[in-house]
Amino acid sequence: MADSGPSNENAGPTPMAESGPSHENAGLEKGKRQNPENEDNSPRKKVKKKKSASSELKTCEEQLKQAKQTASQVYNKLTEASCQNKSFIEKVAELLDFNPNNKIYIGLFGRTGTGKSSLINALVKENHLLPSGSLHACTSVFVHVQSDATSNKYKVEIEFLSESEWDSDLRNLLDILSDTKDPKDTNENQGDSEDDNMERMAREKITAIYGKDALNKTHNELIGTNRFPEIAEKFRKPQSFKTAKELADAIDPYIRSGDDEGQKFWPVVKQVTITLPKTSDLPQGVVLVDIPGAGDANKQRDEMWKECLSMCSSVWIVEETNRVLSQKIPKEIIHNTLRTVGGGGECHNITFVCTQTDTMKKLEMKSLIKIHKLTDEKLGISASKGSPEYDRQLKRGCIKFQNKRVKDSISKLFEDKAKKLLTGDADDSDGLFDVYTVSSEEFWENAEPGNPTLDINETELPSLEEHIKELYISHYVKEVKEYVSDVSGVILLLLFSKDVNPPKVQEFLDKELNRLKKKLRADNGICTNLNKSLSTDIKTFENKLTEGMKMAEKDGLNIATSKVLQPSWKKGGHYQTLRAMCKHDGYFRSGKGELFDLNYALSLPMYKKIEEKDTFLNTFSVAGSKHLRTSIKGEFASFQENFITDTLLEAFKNEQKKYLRLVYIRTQQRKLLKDLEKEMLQRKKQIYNSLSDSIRDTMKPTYQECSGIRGPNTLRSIQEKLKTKVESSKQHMFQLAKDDMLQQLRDLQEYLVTEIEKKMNTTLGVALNGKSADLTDLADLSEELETMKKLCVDLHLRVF
Ligand SMILES: Nc1nc2c(ncn2[C@@H]2O[C@H](COP(=O)(O)OP(=O)(O)OP(=O)(O)O)[C@@H](O)[C@H]2O)c(=O)[nH]1
Repeated sequence: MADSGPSNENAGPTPMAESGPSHENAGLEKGKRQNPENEDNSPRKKVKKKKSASSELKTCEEQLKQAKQTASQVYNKLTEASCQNKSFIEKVAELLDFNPNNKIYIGLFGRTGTGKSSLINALVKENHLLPSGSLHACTSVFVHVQSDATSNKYKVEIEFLSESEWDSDLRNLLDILSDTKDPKDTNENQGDSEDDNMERMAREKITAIYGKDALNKTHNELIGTNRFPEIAEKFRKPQSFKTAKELADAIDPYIRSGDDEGQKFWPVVKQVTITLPKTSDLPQGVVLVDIPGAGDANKQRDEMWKECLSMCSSVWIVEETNRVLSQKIPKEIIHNTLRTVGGGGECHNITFVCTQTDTMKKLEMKSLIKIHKLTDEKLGISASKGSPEYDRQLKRGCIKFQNKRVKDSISKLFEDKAKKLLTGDADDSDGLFDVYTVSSEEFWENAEPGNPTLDINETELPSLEEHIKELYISHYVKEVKEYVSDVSGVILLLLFSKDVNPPKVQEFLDKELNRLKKKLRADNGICTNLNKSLSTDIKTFENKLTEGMKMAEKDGLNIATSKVLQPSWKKGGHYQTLRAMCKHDGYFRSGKGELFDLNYALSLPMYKKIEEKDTFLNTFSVAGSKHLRTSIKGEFASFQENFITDTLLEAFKNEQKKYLRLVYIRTQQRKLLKDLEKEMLQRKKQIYNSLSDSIRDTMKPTYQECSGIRGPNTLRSIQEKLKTKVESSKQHMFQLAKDDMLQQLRDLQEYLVTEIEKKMNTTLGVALNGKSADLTDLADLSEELETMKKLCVDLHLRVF
């Protein structure tokens, strides 16, 4: 690695695993992983677990190796048998290529300049990888940073906007600029700072691609220069570099805006993906996503912002420490981010990262000491007054004291809300919310000779690295569990397909088949009950939506006016912003990162109603324990518990022919429920968004009309048109939104019940029909079965 960061060896006496947030923030370091299957989350256990994070990964890698080896042994035995059965061979062959390679995305959200790029550089220990720094420059495209354990090179791939996307973006930019030149503009149309921002951005984007002279050219003239295809062609293929610095220099114009000299291409870039070589500490599979802090009036990037939030397993909200304490954090932005995450579905963790902890001024220290009556002893100072060492220890003590306050303050403001969004239960959510107070600057100071103010652990970068590892391990373990369960299933299938059953066993199987089929569909059967329970949920949704709909008819427009159309905090007009919002179908992210979402604002009373008493969250909760019974996942768990019960298995433990078949049913049931859970999470996003999407569809023609309004009184004309449309459509618009959501819920209900019935009937048929396959001379597989049994027990998989 060209520019490796400080190692943990200078870390002093505290080992890394125990480092970072000390007892002060122990509450925030609670068990990081949620695993409803048999995990002890007691504090003592957590400390133990934390110490062995890396060794846990090693154990799990070893378990995967054993499972793969077992699959390979089975494959060999199967291909050596003289009577070969193609479908079995294919099933086993599929298992041989398995690699836990689903990516996990960690999204870094935050205003521009909070230190996201610097944080990523410190985390991957490459000081020059992502550009950070200059006053007017900022990261302007989505940057993905990942690693490849098989490569020695630094690689980069750039995804450009399509020609038509750039074409429509360019038209928008020229529209924005022509407004500023329009002599008919009245005072009312004088933009506020947000509108000024948009004009600046439009100018910047056009000159970046076409040069300074371009500002006076028409759309046709600009498109005629063919600049866009030429730029995209340059980076059409992925490129490799020997060092991070070389890569950083090559991609700088593609990711960073700014008014410094030189050609820039970022306006036509959608996403840059950087792949680090195997020397990187970033676990393969983890993708850190640097998300532009500012909106730039580009529809695709607005869409990507939303998509990215819902794709991330962990969302990091990045904010400067000073702003957190001075209450300058834009709560609206954070609430909007959390809302998008909550409806999103994939996110299992929200992490608040407070940056630049080192930037404490002397005056700040003085007032901190005075207000909180801090003594040298309290600040941990041992050096004698007046010495440089005293000053260092004083600053260090103050930073540590401040970090604790920041953590308390963030937890108070957001912890409960964040946890509720993810689980629907703030008391049952270990590992869902974390706060870190970091200093990237001091992290690099530790790499230099000298005496940094904070030691490496106090920069909290090592803890954050550990946090990434924990997220990764939790994800990895889940994939290995699925694999182990699949291998077990195939071995069981081979074993019981080998023999012809004696009549008595067959009699038992026939009975079991009937009994279990009934258990699925009888009056009190599992599918019937799931159907009933979902119908009750949908009825609750219907009642809530009806109430919400009435409230939206009454108040929706007022809310939308105060939040979007005419916010009281907007001093001047904001016609550019509103027009951009209309061009983006009612949704727009401003240059300051604020969201203008008219569709959501109009449907807010309906959202409030379905969120009342956490109705939506509880229904779709995937958390463990307490809420299991009230969620769809709870229904799944009860199905798993009550279908092939532990007692039944225990009773047939010594009757292999029966036992193996019953266990097989369990493995297939588990697989099915995992698949259904994934599908449910996907649909959760669509269902949650269905209200505002439906409003968007009704409003669309008016948005299109408004996006063309120009000249005097633009602001008022747009506002009036939108208000008139809402007034005239409200009778049916909210009803439609309600119907859309209910329809999607009913579709989900039908899908789940039908899939369970269909797939379980197939499984029961395979397991209990008693037919033997052509596998008579297949070698003994009892050793393989024992290995899988042990692995299932070690991984807390309740299969055998
Ligand atoms: N003192 C100090 N400065 C920092 C630290 N982290 C970042 N900075 C500075 O803060 C400024 C912004 O940092 P970036 O990493 O570019 O911030 P960003 O969030 O990526 O900003 P955008 O690229 O605009 O999205 C730069 O001048 C950094 O040098 C830190 O830990 N301490």
